Amino acid sequence: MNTAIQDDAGAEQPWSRAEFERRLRARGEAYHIHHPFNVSMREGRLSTEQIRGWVANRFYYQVKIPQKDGAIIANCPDRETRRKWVLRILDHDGWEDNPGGIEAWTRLGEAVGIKRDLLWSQKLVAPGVRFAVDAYVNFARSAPWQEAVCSSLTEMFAPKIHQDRLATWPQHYPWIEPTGLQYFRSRISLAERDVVHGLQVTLDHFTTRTQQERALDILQFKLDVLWSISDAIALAYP
Ligand SMILES: O=C(O)c1cc(C(=O)O)c2c(n1)C(=O)C(=O)c1cc(C(=O)O)[nH]c1-2
Repeated sequence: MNTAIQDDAGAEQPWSRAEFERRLRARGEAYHIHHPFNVSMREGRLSTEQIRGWVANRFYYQVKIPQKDGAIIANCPDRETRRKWVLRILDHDGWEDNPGGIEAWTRLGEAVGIKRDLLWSQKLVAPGVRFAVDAYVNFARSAPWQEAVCSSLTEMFAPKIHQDRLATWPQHYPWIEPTGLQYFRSRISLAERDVVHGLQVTLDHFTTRTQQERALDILQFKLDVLWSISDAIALAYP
């Protein structure tokens, strides 16, 4: 006999807000922080070529994030949400004399020895990276905006990966100019701010058990996007 608590229609009861959030956070076990390529990076086992390959390929993710966030805004009729979400575009594109995250990533590129023109040409982007990042942007274009918001929640796990890089790169990769690491420093508080808002939308919107399970599937899709990016980079830079 099925002993799970069910409502009158036979559907299982929703998880409480706290339990739903706990289940979302538990998905961190599939975050790309655990990918073998990232473990090698953290432990100082990557070559100069591999670090350069990673920076050049991850650039494609950086440049596509504002388009992804623009797609969410385009699909969102709620002004209050748009007022907050638009900050994410400014974080990456910059505004007035703030050069923004894409420029900070370009400086990271220069710090590891990739010239600006080569980075921006995207010649070094592997097909699998392009495919995975484009899948994320296409999801944001075609899904209901609350689902696209939910897919950004891998950022719950991002502050730790940025902190790891700040803590381990200077020791393992002393040839990298330390000012190039500013992107990682800047993202910690921005990711924390993003997650407060993204979680609020997700916990408010996905309220039935079926919807909550859908949210977990969406988060898994995004975890798979990030994992696939690492797979493709690892394959291109053995
Ligand atoms: O370096 C990383 O491992 C990492 C991961 C993620 C993520 O978890 O999606 C983001 C970022 N960085 C990042 O810098 C960033 O701006 C960002 C935006 C988003 C998003 O989904 O909207 N994820 C991430």
